[in-house]
Amino acid sequence: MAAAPYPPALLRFTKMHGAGNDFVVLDLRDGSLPPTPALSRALADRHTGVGCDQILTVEPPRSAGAIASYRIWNADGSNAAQCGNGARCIAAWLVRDGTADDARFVLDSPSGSHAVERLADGGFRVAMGVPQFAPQALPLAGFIEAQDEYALDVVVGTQAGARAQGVRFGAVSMGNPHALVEVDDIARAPVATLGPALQAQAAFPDSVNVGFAEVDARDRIRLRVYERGAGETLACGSGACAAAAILIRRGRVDRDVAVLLPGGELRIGWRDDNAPITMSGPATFVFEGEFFA
Ligand SMILES: N[C@H](CCC[C@H](N)C(=O)O)C(=O)O
Repeated sequence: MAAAPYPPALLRFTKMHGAGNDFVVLDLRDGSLPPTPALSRALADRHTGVGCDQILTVEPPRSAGAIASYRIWNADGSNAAQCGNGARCIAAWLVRDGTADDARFVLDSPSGSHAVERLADGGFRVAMGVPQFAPQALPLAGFIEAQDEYALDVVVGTQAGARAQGVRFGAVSMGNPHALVEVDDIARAPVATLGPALQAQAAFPDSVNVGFAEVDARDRIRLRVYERGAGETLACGSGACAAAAILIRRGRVDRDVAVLLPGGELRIGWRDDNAPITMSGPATFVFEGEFFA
C-alpha cells in the first residue's frame, strides 16, 4: 500500500455552532473536492479530529439568484440534504467573508433555495421550504397517505433486554426526514433508546432524524433530537421546523412558536400550509484552524 503523502495536506476550516449544534465549515469555492466519508468522520471525531456534528461546505451558487450553495455531511460520513442550524452558520460565514453584503440574500442547499435575512440581534432568519407530509417524501415505507400520526411496533433495546413496544409518531420531510414522538416530560424522553430503534426500522429505508417534543404552551415547544448520522445533538434546526410543522398541523400549537432545545432557542413561523417554514436563531464563530488531512 502506498505510503500516505508526507507532510500531510493542510485543510483550512472554520469551527462554528448554531444553538450548540456544531460544525466544521470548509470553503470549496476554489473547486476543492468535497470531503470523503472517511475525511468527514476524521474531522468530526471529538478525540482525534476537530469534533463536530456535521461538516458543511461553502460552494458556488447553483441557482441564478443565490450567492452561494452549501452541502452537509454527518459525523458518521453520511450525506444529508438539509441542515437548519448549518444554514444560519453558512449565512454568518458569508457575511464575515464579505460575499453576503446585504441584509437579505439567497442560499442554495441540496433541498432547494432559501431566502435568508440578517437580524438585528446578529442571528439569521432562513426560509426552510414547505414541509412535505407525504410518506414518500421522507421516505416512510409502508404508508400511502399522509397521517397526523403513524404507529409502528418497534423493538427497543439490545438482545437480552430487547422488547417490542408500540410507538406513535408524526412524520414530515424538510428536505431531510423527520419523525416526532410527543412526550409528557422531555427530561425523561427515551432519546438514546427509542431514537436509534426508530431509525433502524425498515419503514425508514434512509433512516430518520427522531425528535421528542413536549408541548409547554401554544407558543412553546421543548425539543430533543436524536439525529441521523450524529446521535443526540444540542439542537437541530430542521428538526425544530419539523416539530413545529407536525404540531401546528395537529392544532397543538400556534403558527409562531418558540422551540427550546438543550443548546438554545429557535423561533419557527409557518404563516399558512403552502408557505415555507421560517426558522430564526443564532450563528456563532468558535475558531479557525488547519487540519492535517
Ligand atoms: N442529521 C441530519 C442533517 C443535519 C440536520 C441538523 N443539524 C439541522 O440543524 O437541521 C440528517 O441526516 O438529515
